[in-house]
Amino acid sequence: MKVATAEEIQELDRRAIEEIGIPGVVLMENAGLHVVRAMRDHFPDLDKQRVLIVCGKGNNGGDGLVVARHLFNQGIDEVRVTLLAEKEQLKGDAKINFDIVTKMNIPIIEITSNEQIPAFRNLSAQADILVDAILGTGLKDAVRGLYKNVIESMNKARRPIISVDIPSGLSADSGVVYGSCIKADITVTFAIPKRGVLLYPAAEYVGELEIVDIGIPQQLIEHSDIKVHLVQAATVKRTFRDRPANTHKGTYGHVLTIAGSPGKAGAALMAGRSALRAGSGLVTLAVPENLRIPLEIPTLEVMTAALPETKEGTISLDAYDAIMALLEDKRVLALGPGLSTHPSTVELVHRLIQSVEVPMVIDADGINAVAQNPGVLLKAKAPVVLTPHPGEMARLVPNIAIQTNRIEVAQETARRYNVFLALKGARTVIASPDGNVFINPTGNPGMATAGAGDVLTGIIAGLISQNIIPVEAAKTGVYLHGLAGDLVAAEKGYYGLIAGDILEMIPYAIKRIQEE
Ligand SMILES: NC(=O)C1=CN([C@@H]2O[C@H](COP(=O)(O)OP(=O)(O)OC[C@H]3O[C@@H](n4cnc5c(N)ncnc54)[C@H](O)[C@@H]3O)[C@@H](O)[C@H]2O)[C@@H](O)CC1
Ligand SMILES: [K+]
Repeated sequence: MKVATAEEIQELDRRAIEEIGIPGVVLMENAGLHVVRAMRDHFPDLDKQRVLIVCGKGNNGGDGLVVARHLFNQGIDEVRVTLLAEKEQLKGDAKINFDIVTKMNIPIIEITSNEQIPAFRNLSAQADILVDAILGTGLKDAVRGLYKNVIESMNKARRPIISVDIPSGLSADSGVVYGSCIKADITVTFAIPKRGVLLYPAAEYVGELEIVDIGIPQQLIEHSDIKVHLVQAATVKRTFRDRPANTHKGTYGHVLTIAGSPGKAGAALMAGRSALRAGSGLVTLAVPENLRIPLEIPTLEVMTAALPETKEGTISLDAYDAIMALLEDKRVLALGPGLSTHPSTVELVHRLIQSVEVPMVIDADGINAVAQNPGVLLKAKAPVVLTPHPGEMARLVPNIAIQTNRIEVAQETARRYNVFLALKGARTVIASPDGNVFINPTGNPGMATAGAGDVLTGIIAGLISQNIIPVEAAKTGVYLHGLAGDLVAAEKGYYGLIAGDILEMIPYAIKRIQEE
């Protein structure tokens, strides 16, 4: 599913109206009706509730007037409608709906000055449900003055708030919240989600998100040049087809994982095991010589190989030939967990990137090595998937604010270095060199725990070993990893969740996806 900016959704609305000929009032009617339907779903005793609908002067307010009209029509007479403007300021479809509402003798209370705020607070206090139809995708700036006071009064009223399209005050374009913003319990967003309702910290204001079809033709959406998408269960499911009976471990590929240094054997182990849990047929874990024997016992199903090491016990540049030989029958290389940034190890990473001919998943110290000379990525012979967390991303592209520009930064970096990239964090974004970006909906704050990244590296490598193309492996891997974390959290909560739990939950998460 595509994810829009304000400008992109406005363009879709415009084309639906002008090119396809669907009148704007029809779209507005559908929008309002869906909000009413969502209210009925969430509040079974809606008929007995007192509803306050707060309308702004744009089309978002117009949607609110449609809601008012239908609630009245359905016999709910405890409905109050406020308009944060003088009626003369309304135009277009909002004006049409204002006129209809007026002719239906539904009273509208104009709130146009701060002196009316106490009266507005009373109205909020007397209501059971608040409908926020103040501002939608037309928001231009941080809200101030009357709008700010109204928004804050609504938040303080401690009543359930249902936001029309987006919580008022939230920018459709990014996860940044500039000023006051409605803290919604439910948001009914139209046609496709806007970036702001998915990205944090703004997403915190959205509550439960419903995406509803208001009649914008699918072909317009599909053929638009919107490059940002939401990863959905249905697409992920296609990765996990039923396995034919007549297959063997070789069918599902062999992963080579190069990882570990003294003190970081666990990272290597988890990256190796999670590739198997994601369905890879075989995994060989290549570690510095000193870790080989200690890892032999806990690795169980994972095979190990010892590599020449530096004086400090990290994998040394001398390991290059051995690694190239090990790669002969492998489908993918996972490189980086717990490697260290020893200069010799860093040099090895650079050399491998330039010579390996199977796809590479590079994480953690692998990324830190790349960050010392990102241009090396342009010399890669095979596809590269990078999985940085924001700190690693900042090393890769210094002097850019990462967290406030997650989509743009991931998109630009993937293009510039011709790599696939999963920028981790709440709502991981996956970017492909062709400019497409995917936002992942799964995962939870319990996953901010040591080793969770190593598990993701293993999952993505495990998927690539099954001949899944890198972009799909990155999308599916991130989704699966987050879902496994969500399943653990459902049982154990966020606090004590550890990476090993995520790893062991992978099979159940795959099963859940298949059964979806
Ligand atoms: N035909 C369409 O374009 C459709 C639009 N729809 C609704 O219309 C919304 C977009 O409508 P509009 O483009 O009219 O925009 P909005 O209704 O979001 O608001 C625009 C109005 O608010 C004012 N404004 C902007 N920023 C402000 C701020 N910080 N403080 C105070 N006032 C501010 C603007 O000057 C303008 O008058 C969507 O979110 C959706 O709810 C739906 O009805 C579906 C069809
Ligand atoms: K709104």
